[in-house]
Amino acid sequence: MEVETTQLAGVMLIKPQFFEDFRGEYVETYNESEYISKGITCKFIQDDISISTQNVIRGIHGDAETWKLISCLHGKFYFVVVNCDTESSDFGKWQSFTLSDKNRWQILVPPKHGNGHLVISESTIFHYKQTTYYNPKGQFTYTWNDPKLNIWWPVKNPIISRRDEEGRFV
Ligand SMILES: Cc1cn([C@H]2C[C@H](O)[C@@H](COP(=O)(O)OP(=O)(O)O[C@H]3O[C@H](C)C(=O)[C@H](O)[C@H]3O)O2)c(=O)[nH]c1=O
Repeated sequence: MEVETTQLAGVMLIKPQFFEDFRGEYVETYNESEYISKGITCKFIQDDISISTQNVIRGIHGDAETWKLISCLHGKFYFVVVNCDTESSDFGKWQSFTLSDKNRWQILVPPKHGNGHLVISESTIFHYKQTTYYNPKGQFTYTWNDPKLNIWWPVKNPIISRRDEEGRFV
């Protein structure tokens, strides 16, 4: 597997090795010792999936403590990470990635960063590992089309939750 830095400090792009043969495909999605050897030393304690249909955006969500390791188990989504650390000179800086069940890319998202994804395929299974247990009160929500963040999305009228509709602007 390859681990690459990104334009955002602490955010890593992981490209797992996958194997194809006449039966299909095989990929290790997480292997603690290998990830530690590549500098990803977070202790993951909860795994989650969300399943969404085309044109759904979930996010932008985050909190002050959690590291997340994001994967696409099925389909394809446009994934955005935003620095939401109000004390950072990079506050508001964002980067997008396209994750799919073809490229098998993963993104490591540090605390104080928000993440959101738009479903490109007919449906997608979004998977992540996280280093804390679910604490809804600790989470922040920024609106996907916040004019100050000025994130580019390949959609004009996404399907979003009430929580995301009511998310705050910067
Ligand atoms: C996050 C979470 C949610 N839930 C329950 C609570 C709600 O009844 C339901 C949907 O939750 P929510 O609307 O917050 O789900 P998403 O909009 O997909 O947001 C979540 O998934 C995105 C990708 C994030 O990265 C966020 O951190 C996380 O908030 O699942 C749980 O039971 N456990 C959990 O860990």
